[in-house]
Amino acid sequence: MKSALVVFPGTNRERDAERALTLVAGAKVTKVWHSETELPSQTDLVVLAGGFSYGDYLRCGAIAARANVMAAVQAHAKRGGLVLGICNGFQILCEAGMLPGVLVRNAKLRFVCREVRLRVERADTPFTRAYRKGEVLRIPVAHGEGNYTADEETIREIESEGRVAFRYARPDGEIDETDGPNGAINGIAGIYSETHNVLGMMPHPENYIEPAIGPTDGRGLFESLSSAFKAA
Ligand SMILES: NC(=O)CC[C@H](N)C(=O)O
Repeated sequence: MKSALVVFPGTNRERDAERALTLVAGAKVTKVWHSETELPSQTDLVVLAGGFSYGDYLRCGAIAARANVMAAVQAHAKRGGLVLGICNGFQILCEAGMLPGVLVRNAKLRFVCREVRLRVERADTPFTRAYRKGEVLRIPVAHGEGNYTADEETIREIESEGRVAFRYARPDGEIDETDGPNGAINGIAGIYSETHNVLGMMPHPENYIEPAIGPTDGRGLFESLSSAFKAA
């Protein structure tokens, strides 16, 4: 699997993403600077890593969404190519209009850096096939603007189309809307595009992949990508 890892000024999780992609998914990773207008040929997966692109000015991801490289990322997604946006990457995908809705400031107006529980809403996508539906994962978050919201009709649409990827949950799997890290509507932690080839999520699966460091619940996402790619 060939993966393009897009880097903007202020991205800071690209090494973590690269490590997970190579170590767990066995991907060949090429870093792509934001000013590029093309992706490396035969890119299978585009990853937008976490961080503070353009210092989070205006709104997280708003400036990065207008970078040169984003036209190529959009074209890749339109062709059915896989795109994964983690944290700031999710914010960029929303700001670019590739995913609906927006990430606004955390309800308690504080940066939250801690482990959360995530419920896997479906296990039949290229990003989640190594998990079980309803499985509860331990994954860390680190963000100030992770409060997912959208107008009522959009929320109805993404809910009825099965486009919620993960929700903040309690250990027993109950949705954690009030005690969640950021106040996201319906506990939404990640969503898919209409055709499920684009995933944006606030938590960082790339940071929970190595037993020497801690929990490894993030591995499933990278294992899923590698197995989906082999099957294709
Ligand atoms: N870890 C990250 O990607 C940070 C995301 C974003 N800059 C925020 O604080 O909301």
